[in-house]
Amino acid sequence: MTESPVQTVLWPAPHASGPVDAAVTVPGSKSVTNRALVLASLAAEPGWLRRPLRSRDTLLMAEALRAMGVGIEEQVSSSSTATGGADSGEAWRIIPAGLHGPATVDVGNAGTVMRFLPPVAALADGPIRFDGDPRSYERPLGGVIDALRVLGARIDDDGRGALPMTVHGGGALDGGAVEIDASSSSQFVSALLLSAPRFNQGVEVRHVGSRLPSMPHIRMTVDMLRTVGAQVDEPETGGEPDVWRVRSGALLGRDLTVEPDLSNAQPFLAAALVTGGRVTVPDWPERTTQPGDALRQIFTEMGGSCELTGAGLTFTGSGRIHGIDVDLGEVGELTPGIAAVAALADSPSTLRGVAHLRLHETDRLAALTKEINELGGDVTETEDGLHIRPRPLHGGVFHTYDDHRMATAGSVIGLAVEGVEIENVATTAKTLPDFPRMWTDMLAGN
Ligand SMILES: O=C(O)C1=C[C@@H](OP(=O)(O)O)[C@@H](O)[C@H](O)C1
Ligand SMILES: C=C(OP(=O)(O)O)C(=O)O
Repeated sequence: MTESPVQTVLWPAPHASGPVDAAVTVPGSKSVTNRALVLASLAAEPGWLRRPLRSRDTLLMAEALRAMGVGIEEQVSSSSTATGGADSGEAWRIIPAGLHGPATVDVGNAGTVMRFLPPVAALADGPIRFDGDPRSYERPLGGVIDALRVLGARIDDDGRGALPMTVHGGGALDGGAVEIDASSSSQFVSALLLSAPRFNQGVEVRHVGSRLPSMPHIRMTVDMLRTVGAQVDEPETGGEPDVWRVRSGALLGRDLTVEPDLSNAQPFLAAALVTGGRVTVPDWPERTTQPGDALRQIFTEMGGSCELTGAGLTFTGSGRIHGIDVDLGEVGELTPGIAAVAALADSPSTLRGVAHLRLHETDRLAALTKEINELGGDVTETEDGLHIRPRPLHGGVFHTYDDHRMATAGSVIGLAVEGVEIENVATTAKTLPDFPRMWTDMLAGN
């Protein structure tokens, strides 16, 4: 187990003295970067990944793939000055190779690493040991472990269906049909689909649980598989409900540019909403599978307006913030940021469909309830979400529980409430290492 460093540092969340007015270039998507790394590593030829996110989750993914033998090289591309933006211009060249053990994978607290890599490890020859942060031992993984065993893999775990574990890769995997209950994480389905073109018989995954969260992330998996040449049948284009099939076949090496992380754009759009200001996020894609795109509708309903132009997405607050009643099951990772805005609204909110957030980076429903209430709020947990009744809030410490989205949510509240201090803002490094500088630059209008 890798112990997290003890962090008691408090970051005074900047209070906004007026409406924000800024353009904020948001680094690449975590979910796209980590899928692209896996697919490029399994391809039959080298590929490029431009504007990849460099954060704890993606560096852990790259390091793990390197440990299994994949070449991932830093390159400065010829487009470095053309595209502009702090993170632009640099690229990773990914050179697939035979996957080998023994190797050790540190998953940190990255759901994408702990779920997407065990199927890759099953294709390696030799043992691959998986370990991570203390929280990674508690996050659901049993669906992936059981499914891989059905598909032919040998895995040693301690019987809890969780980390730590060792995948004894046999150099190939049979694949075939498997049933899985992915109600605790869509990443179970994505994990099996991503590696399936390399299974001898491909895969047929049938979800048999009550509900399936985060469908846009499964669409992202299907979309990206098709981009690298995989043949996929899925429910949304006429396939059987809850069944995905991926055929065995070689994957192409592609040259892919990663979209900005729209979920990480959330706190900046929220800043426009909360201060009655305006924020533009350049390179907002016209078409995307990222769940963060739903913010255009959700934050508009909460009182702002938005416009997508060649300059990006411009979101403008009206000075009023309204409560919302919304099912966030498809876009669960947006919940902390929406809860923060809802706590500052002029009417109550109900956030539904997100019971599975109790097993995210932390128990997000408990953490949001406790932290907003300790600032004077009135939040109650429901069976599958939160009721938020806005109250006048006061300053205090906002604890973050090693959860990047708790840190950004607390910062949104800090814009409107003086004296909020964020515990361990460095936890934003999971997906957005530069958050504190980006936040102060936004407030300075840069
Ligand atoms: O596949 C992905 O990239 C993700 C899927 C979602 O996971 P869950 O389905 O576990 O919520 C999301 O919350 C996570 O941040 C990223
Ligand atoms: C749930 C999240 O991450 P993970 O990929 O670790 O599941 C998240 O980023 O909100």
